[in-house]
Amino acid sequence: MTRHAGVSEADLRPPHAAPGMRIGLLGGSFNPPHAAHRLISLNAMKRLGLDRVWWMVTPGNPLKDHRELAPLAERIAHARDVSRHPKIEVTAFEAAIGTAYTAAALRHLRRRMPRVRFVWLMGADNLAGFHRWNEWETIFETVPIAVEDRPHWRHRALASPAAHRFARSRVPESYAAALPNLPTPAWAYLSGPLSKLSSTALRAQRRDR
Ligand SMILES: Nc1ncnc2c1ncn2[C@@H]1O[C@H](COP(=O)(O)OP(=O)(O)OP(=O)(O)O)[C@@H](O)[C@H]1O
Ligand SMILES: O=C(O)c1ccc[n+]([C@@H]2O[C@H](COP(=O)([O-])O)[C@@H](O)[C@H]2O)c1
Repeated sequence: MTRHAGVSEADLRPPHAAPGMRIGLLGGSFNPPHAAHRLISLNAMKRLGLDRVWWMVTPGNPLKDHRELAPLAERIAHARDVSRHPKIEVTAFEAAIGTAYTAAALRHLRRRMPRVRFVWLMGADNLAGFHRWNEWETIFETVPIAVEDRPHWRHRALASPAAHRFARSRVPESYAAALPNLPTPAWAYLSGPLSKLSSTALRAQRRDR
């Protein structure tokens, strides 16, 4: 029995990955998941030459209010419905390691799977506020990062403290395919395809119904 009702033991373990695989990690609240999550995953898969993308459904973003957060089991099931792709795997292993911090999750994966090439994926809104994340500089030093464009966020993301701090480690997007193999820190900003979808807007629509 876990603290998260209805979440299976399998969902609380990272998926299998063979040594040498290139795996994109899309952490998210997925509250609810939507087609832009799938779109940016497929874009990263293509541009970075990834073997898989794991959707890491967080037990709760440490910087967000959790009052409207749907139960973990519900977000996992919904993420599976929306992802619909043989190379996208949904996991909630963070709930089992006792912290919702990304730096801790990445350490856990690196320890368990030292020969897998992980890349952290996130939308431009998250780069804009990245300097507020726990151990954010360590995250840059731990895995390469691909930032996906998001409507209205490009400027704020590229002018952010994190983008400035790691300006010299930015790789032109034409080299994105090399990103999973590069020594850290290394990051790229991937432009397009753009989607205006957001979980906040979907929750608001649901309330208005
Ligand atoms: N439309 C989008 N374009 C680019 N990236 C996105 C988009 N929607 C979500 N993402 C990225 O996907 C990851 C998971 O996002 P999340 O589950 O928080 O969805 P969200 O729509 O951003 O939610 P919310 O509106 O509640 O903040 C984050 O890195 C986020 O930046
Ligand atoms: O580690 C942190 O301090 C931290 C702060 C904010 C967000 N995160 C993670 O970033 C991912 C994206 O969160 P979200 O809510 O924007 O989907 C998700 O995996 C969060 O747990 C992590």
